[in-house]
Amino acid sequence: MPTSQPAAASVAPYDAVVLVSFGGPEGPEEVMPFLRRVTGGRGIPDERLAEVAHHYDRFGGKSPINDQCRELRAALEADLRRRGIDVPVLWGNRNSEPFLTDTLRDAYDAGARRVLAVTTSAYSCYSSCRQYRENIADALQTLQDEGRELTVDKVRQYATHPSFARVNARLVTDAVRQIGQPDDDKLRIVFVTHSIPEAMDDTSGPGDGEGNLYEHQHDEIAHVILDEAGFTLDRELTGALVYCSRSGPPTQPWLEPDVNDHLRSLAADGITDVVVAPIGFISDHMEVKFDLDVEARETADELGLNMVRVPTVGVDPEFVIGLVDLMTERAAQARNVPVEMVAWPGEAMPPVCRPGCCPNLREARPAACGMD
Ligand SMILES: CC1=C(CCC(=O)O)c2cc3nc(cc4[nH]c(cc5[nH]c(cc1n2)c(C)c5CCC(=O)O)c(CCC(=O)O)c4C)C(CCC(=O)O)=C3C
Ligand SMILES: [Fe+2]
Repeated sequence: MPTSQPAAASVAPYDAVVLVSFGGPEGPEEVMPFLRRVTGGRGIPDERLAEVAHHYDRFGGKSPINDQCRELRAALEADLRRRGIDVPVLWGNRNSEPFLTDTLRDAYDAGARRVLAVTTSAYSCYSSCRQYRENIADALQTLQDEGRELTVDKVRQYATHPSFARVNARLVTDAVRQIGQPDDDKLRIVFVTHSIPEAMDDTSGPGDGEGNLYEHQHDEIAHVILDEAGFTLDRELTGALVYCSRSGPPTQPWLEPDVNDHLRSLAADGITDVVVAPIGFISDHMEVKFDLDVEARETADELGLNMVRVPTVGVDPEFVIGLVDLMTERAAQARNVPVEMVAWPGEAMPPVCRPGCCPNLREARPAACGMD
């Protein structure tokens, strides 16, 4: 268990916490407006939009993501209360109601002036970090124009907080036990994350010119999961990182291989059993429910591969405790109280993003919670 720090059982100076997420439709009539909002001006072909709309239609036009945010919000609140921290825990989205701007307006009207944000995105790249910081900056600008002045800080990206890899390792361990294939040579672990344009991966990271931090963080987590699950089970586990949910024009290179292509090559190599672990996501939303539970499972069935899909961290208490530890850590930093930033695997991401990190390659826009 990550150590929760009773001495730091406070989120002062913050007077509210906000969970910031992607959003999703909750009924058939919300699907197209949602998709237009998501892709606004980003050159996603119409055929791709129609195809994605169909993914949602299969689930009655409702994405599970908002209910999962409601659950996570409640779980964060429960752990804060357990620690005796009586701060309001709010929730706001980028692409669907409740919109972040409205959430922060309500927070202001209820008296909040300094708010601490945590997003539903663990890794570092434009889509998973800076774009949320732009959303926060947009919301703060709108509210400032209305005469409502508030500030927002953010907990650091948490792919490298130990609770995240540890919970994922436990979930993979359980899935390997469940699949019951004792021959290490017949079994593969398939780690899956959201594909992004190669250019976005190349520029992901703290802006020191290194880049490829998105892929690197996933690689490191996949590696420690194999190591830890293998140690727990006393087995030689093998796996690879692959991608789902590619969009954008076919001419634009995105991270590969696609999960379905990977399953085909595993089957061709004589693999019979696959444990599919969506380490790129924190809840079983549409990219998991459709791309893995429908599409990848169909591929596995066609190939005669036995597949177990690992759950995402969701509201696993150890994960929730980790996020609340990150809140008290960020609050201590805001109070100038020294605090150890535990990290595994790799390094702790900075709580205040560095200039030029994970840049917006289309247009420079204001972003909150950073130096630029
Ligand atoms: C890195 C990353 C995450 C993980 C970090 C995070 O969690 O933020 C993520 C999450 C999600 N992506 C989601 C949905 C979509 N993403 C799209 C499009 C895109 N994603 C991208 C990247 C990511 N996306 C990119 C580079 C694009 C193309 C350009 C653009 O448009 O920015 C599109 C457009 C249509 C299409 O798929 O082509 C949709 C509908 C949902 C909601 C699921 C639900 O409803 O349950 C979630 C959680
Ligand atoms: Fe996406």
